[in-house]
Amino acid sequence: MPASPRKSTKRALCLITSCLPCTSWLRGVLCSHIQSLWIGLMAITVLCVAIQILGVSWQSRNEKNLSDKLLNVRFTIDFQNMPTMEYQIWERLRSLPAPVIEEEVTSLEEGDSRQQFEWSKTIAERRDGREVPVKIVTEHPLTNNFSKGKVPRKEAWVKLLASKESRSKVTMGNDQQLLGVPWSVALRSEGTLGHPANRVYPTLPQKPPSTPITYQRESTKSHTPHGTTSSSIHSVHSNSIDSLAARPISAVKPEVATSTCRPKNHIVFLKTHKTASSTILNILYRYGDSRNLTFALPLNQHSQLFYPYFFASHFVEGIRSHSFKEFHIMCNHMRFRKTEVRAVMPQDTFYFSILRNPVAMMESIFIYYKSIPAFHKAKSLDDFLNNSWHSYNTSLSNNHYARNILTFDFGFDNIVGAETPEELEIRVARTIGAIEQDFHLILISEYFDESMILLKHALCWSLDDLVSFRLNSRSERTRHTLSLSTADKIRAWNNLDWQLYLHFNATFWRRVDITIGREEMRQQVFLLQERRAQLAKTCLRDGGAVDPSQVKDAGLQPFQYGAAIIQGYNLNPGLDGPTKTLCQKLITPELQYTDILYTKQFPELAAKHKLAAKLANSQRQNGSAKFSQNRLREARHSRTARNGPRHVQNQNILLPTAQTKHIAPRIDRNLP
Ligand SMILES: Nc1ncnc2c1ncn2[C@@H]1O[C@H](COP(=O)(O)OS(=O)(=O)O)[C@@H](OP(=O)(O)O)[C@H]1O
Repeated sequence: MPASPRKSTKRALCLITSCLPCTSWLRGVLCSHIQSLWIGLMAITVLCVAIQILGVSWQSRNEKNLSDKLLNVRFTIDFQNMPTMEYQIWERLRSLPAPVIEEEVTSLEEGDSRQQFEWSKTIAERRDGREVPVKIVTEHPLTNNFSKGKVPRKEAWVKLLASKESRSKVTMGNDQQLLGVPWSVALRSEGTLGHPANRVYPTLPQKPPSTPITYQRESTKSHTPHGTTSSSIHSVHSNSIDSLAARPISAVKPEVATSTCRPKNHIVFLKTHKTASSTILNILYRYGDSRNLTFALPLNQHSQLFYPYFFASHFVEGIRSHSFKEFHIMCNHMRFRKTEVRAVMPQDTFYFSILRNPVAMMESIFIYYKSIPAFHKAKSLDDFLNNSWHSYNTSLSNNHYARNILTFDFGFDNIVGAETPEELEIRVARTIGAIEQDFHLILISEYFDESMILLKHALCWSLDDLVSFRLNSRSERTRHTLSLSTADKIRAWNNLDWQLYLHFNATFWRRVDITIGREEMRQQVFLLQERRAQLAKTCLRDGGAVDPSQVKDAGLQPFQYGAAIIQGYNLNPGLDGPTKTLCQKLITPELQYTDILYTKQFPELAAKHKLAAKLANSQRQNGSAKFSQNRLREARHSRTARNGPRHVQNQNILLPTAQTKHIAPRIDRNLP
């Protein structure tokens, strides 16, 4: 039988101790107390294990308490210190799901000359806590629908695109909604554009337009006009997709992180044409004026930064003389060129601009720029779109106003030649990609008030900073009704601009959702409108804009041009000092305000220009008097005398003055 373990241990211990050269008493002690030693050892082991277990559980409880405390501390601070708005943004950002984007481009009827592409995109988005797949299907407006060889390409553009509706369709579950612009809704219900009731700029659309599609199919390597190289078309595409979600989030991060944001004072506003840009200019002027910020104003007291030439840093007054340490705001008309603008403005400058629906825009442009070669002979906009566009000559000066003016203002080529629809898609995608890279925010004229709220948040300004009266608006008498088919033709003619508009209309609403949310937007728009109504009551004698013939103060007369009647305002009598100053600034037209700021920034130069203008004026008067006398003398002998004074009058209109605006030939002669 084998010995028990305790006995064998005892034997082993006795054996070990007997081997040691130690004393017999140790041996005796160990051998006689081996049992109690064994029990003691066991007890110590159990005790150690118990202590260890206790220690571990104590530690984990402590950690839990600590993390709970930390969490509580964070949220306590958030709740206490974060203003409601920022907190809501913070909450929104925290609850944002990462968008899942699947793209799918299916070519239908490939190989056929009537190629069509179904562009579809599925975005899984969280709506009211649920994942709802949103399928966007756009019939691509640049679809090639030419019958082979039958229609000349240029003509086909208008025919094809006029017959197509470049609107996106969004499917949300079972709901189908026609997207696009508010105009399209107005067009559908009323059939015309001209009536004011159709010109509704809804305070908030029921559902925002979704992402328009500007996707690529293959890779090419090329350079954008801004000098950025796009190694593949896909990179342009992904850039624009990324920016839908990522960019606005990154834009609001600093505000969220600090819980209080710092107002931005370094600003570039690309002033596009006929987009409500004069109203925004007035906002920027008042903001900078009241804080003594410096403006990058046009050289030699011009009203524009030598538009339509590409912007160059030396177009700015004071840049060569180093009169200022830095410029804060640049906002006059220019043709954008990133590198040159960056050479003038500080690195942390905020870039933004505004777009308008090309349909409404062209109706406005046609009236305002009626004298440009493209429109000169056209009896109406319809006449131009049906007939005169055949003879549209891109090389004649000022004709750029007639087509894709937004694309032109952003610094890109506005001419559409014999490109295939695929080539045009690439162009549009590159343009969008470059704009998204260069600009932090693109506003939409049709949603002017919402735009102001987005701007307020982006710049961290107050509501009062963004209040304005509508400037540079036409009298109803010079607005024209457009038919549905005319609107379609305009979209087709301005196809590049139309694509920009679709894209940035969608990103605008996505940004609203990400940063502010619809409800908050509704509330803030309401406050803005309320404030504007209060100010109108205080400041305006007639409650609103009046025709220029009714404007009493000659200094507040808006600049008149083309066939448009541009309205102005009268101030209420008896306003006290500061109120009068504020009211006056709110209604000061662009040219006058630019002069005021120029005089403030460059008093000596302004005095010199004034003197020079006076001299030129008197010389001109003398000259024209002499000229008239000579003509009169000639008239006595000739039947052509009638043409004399008229000719002189026309010349006067075209002569360069500080008050001139929008016309290139006058600028040509003054190019620095
Ligand atoms: N607040 C607001 N909301 C909506 N629309 C507005 C606003 N302010 C100006 N406008 C309209 O913008 C048109 C003038 O645009 P611009 O000032 O950019 O013109 S310009 O290029 O500087 O000449 C001009 O459009 P039309 O009237 O159709 O010509 C203005 O009525």
